[in-house]
Amino acid sequence: MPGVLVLVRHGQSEWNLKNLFTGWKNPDITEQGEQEAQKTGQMLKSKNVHFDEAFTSDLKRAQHTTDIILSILGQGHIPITRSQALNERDYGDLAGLNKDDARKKWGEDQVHIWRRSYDVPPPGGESLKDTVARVLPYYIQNILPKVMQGKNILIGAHGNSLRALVMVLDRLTPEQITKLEIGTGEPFLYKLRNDTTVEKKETF
Ligand SMILES: O=C(O)[C@H](O)COP(=O)(O)O
Repeated sequence: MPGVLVLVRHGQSEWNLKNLFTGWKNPDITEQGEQEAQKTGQMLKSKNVHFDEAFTSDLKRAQHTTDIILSILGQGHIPITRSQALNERDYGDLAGLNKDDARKKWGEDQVHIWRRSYDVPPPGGESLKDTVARVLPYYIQNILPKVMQGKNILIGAHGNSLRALVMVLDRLTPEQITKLEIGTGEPFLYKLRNDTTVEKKETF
């Protein structure tokens, strides 16, 4: 029987707090972000989830969040694999800019298209489609086989690298994915079938 797959977005980062496009930049989480991660850890504890392995990105905010969740669960000893493949969408030239200033400069609609559309990349950066193209092979090659072996897996990652994965797991269309927002520290718990499709998704 497949194990459970839990996806968690990192807690609030210093740049989320400052309302800056972040992408591959590497700020840590704030005190509020730590609390969000602790709360997620408590929720998973109440569900009695015992992880066998965790995966996270190359970026501090996702790694720190993953460490906090595992320590709340008393599972800090499990193997954690870090990969750039799970990094946030590369925001290119927008990284470091204030999101409201960007709206003033390029207009609400254009900024929304860069942030939420499926296939329009921000200048010099990755579209969600590009992000799917790196997240999905990594998931299929490195994570899915473990879930299929019955291992319970935690993925601590980012708003858009997780939107990429959720799009595939939930079979969302490019139109539907534009509406999906994932909050900081927000977890999703998936139970998969033997054919790798989703049997059940729990949100908290
Ligand atoms: O990289 C960022 O700026 C955020 O983590 C996610 O940004 P978004 O809400 O614009 O997708």
